[in-house]
Amino acid sequence: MTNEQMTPSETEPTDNQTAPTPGTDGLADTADFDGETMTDRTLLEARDLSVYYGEEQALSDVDIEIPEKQVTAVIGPSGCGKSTFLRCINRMNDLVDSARVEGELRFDGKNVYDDDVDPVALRRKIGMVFQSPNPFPKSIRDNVAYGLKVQGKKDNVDEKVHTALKRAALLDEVEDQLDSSGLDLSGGQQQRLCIARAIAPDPDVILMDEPASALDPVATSKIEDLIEDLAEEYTVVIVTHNMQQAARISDKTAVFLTGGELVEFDDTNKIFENPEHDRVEDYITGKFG
Ligand SMILES: Nc1ncnc2c1ncn2[C@@H]1O[C@H](COP(=O)(O)OP(=O)(O)OP(=O)(O)O)[C@@H](O)[C@H]1O
Repeated sequence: MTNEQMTPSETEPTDNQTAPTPGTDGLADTADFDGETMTDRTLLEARDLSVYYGEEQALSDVDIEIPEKQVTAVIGPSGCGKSTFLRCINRMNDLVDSARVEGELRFDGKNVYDDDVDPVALRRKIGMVFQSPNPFPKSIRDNVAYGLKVQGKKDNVDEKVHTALKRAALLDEVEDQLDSSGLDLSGGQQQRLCIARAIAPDPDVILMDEPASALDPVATSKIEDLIEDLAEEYTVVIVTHNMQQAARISDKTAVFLTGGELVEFDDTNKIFENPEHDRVEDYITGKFG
């Protein structure tokens, strides 16, 4: 994650009843929508989203509506644009000089590419967990407290660290060693520490880019259980190469194929049992990819 500092921009509230109420960072305050039940309310929406790296097109006119508080898996062969799509959601592609985005990516109805959206504030609402566990060379406590510190949140830090570790199913294993280095943990524990770090600032969305691909089967299984639990509170979008994993843990599945085209998006059961497109069936049954 970037260490860029916040640069809040000014936004006038809109009088449109259906539009989100922007805060000073141009983003909605989604607290209004908090609730524990699974809904089909769209939280993330792409409209004609295309991404280019220089001359090369990595995503092609993607339209998708991702529901809140569910797990959406993004699958497809290597190079089809899965990570590019994920990185569009919290504007991580801004950090790639050659990347150019066209179309819209709406978070709670607001296009995150609007001029008044502060990408640093956006990334606090839309956290990210990467393929390889990447804890900072700091204590377990400081790793989890990192996002809070960057935000200048100094109240109840210990309580928030405990809560995040608990939500990440790591507290029981590290409660007595919060001052030891995050790097001393096992790979699976490090990844759960990174999830705790992403959760601590209380985001609405957690993006995961192959979060278990570097882990052994036992650690993978713990991460999968955790992801399903997280969807009770957060909207989770996960890129995975592992189709069994997508089938096990996701509610919805998006299948991207070569050329950055989103070919099919539906309930996970439908995608794996009765896909609409032959190309999706061929991919799922291992005929290519
Ligand atoms: N920083 C970059 N600069 C230039 N081209 C890039 C960059 N990142 C990705 N690409 C290109 O964009 C296309 C999509 O890449 P992306 O990493 O999004 O695919 P992917 O489906 O996630 O692949 P994989 O499954 O192998 O991780 C590929 O052709 C890739 O080479």
